[in-house]
Amino acid sequence: MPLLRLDGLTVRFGAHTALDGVDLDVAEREIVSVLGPSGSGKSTLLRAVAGLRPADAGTVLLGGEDQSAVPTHRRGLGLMFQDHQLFPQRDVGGNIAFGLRMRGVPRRAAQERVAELLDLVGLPGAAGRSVGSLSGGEQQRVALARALAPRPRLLMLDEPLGQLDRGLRERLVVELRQLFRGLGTTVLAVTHDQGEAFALADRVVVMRAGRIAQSGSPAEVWQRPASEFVARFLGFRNVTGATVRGGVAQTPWGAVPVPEGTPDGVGRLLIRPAGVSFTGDGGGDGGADGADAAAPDGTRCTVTARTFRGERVVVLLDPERGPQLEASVPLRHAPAEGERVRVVFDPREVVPLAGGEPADG
Ligand SMILES: Nc1ncnc2c1ncn2[C@@H]1O[C@H](COP(=O)(O)OP(=O)(O)OP(=O)(O)O)[C@@H](O)[C@H]1O
Repeated sequence: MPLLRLDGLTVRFGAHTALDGVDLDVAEREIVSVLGPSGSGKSTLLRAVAGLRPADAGTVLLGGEDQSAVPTHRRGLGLMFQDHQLFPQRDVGGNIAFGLRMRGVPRRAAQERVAELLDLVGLPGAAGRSVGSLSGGEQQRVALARALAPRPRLLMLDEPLGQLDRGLRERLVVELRQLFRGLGTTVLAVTHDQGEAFALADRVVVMRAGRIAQSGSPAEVWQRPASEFVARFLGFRNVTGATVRGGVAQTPWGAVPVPEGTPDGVGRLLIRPAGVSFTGDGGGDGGADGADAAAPDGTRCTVTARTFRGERVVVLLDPERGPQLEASVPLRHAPAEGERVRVVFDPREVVPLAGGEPADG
């Protein structure tokens, strides 16, 4: 039995349906990140699970029990929401102990739990400090300790690292994952930041207009976006219409080999940037050397921009036919701006997309 089950969960605001029949299971100890564009219903999902927003239809089950008549504070949840700030007039220990004291935990036991949690979040001995003396990152840790203190069966995070700078977020997200894994905490987290969602989660849920567009492991979703919407939401640009026949797709960029088993027909195709690679000199007449012979349809392009992403470079290309292309290549293989190149496509990085969606860009 899943710890959390949403069954047809629907929430409306007047005529607007913010959550539209969402079905979702979260297993015990699973870490699930919910991603999606602004307004897709992520926060509404958390609020409905927490009981802060009643459902108009459908059910929230926790441990198999319908929660519709259970108030928020009886659901056994840990909430770390942006609008649940720390109490500035209480010290760190007072903040973390708050929920424990509310539940009638004796002072002594609460103090011990506070000390344990401060160790856990990397702030040993900070119980007596005032909240105002903490950095943003330290405050987030205290908020996390407060949410974890009553040993919630489900921890819900809304933009947990939202206010922090990128470097700190990247470090903290790794720590968070290790912490949750170690504790065996079940987590449902909402974040705007893709990197954060993918680094944190066992499973990523992408939302679109109140519905789940795709749910899968980070690797699955990243490597095999299910639809054009998900592909574009993840930032992929090489999406095109294509006609597949016999393992080759005709596209505006020329012939593109597709993965084995791709059915013939007309559809949409994603070429992941790692599947666009360079072959020889785009200015020459081509076809002479071995690489060219293996890829007679290499598309000629001009390099228009390069963006450094650590050890890789994202290269923007202006092909002689078709829309702009994006390639991701190791730093040492990156051509210079203005250089003429020819590109070939790796079928392993080509993803047929579910049809039925308009091309929006
Ligand atoms: N209290 C409310 N009253 C009316 N409409 C609301 C209310 N709360 C949310 N909505 C609407 O419901 C939809 C979903 O909102 P929600 O806050 O869940 O989206 P989100 O995915 O969390 O967005 P963001 O990433 O911007 O926080 C939006 O269109 C929003 O305008």
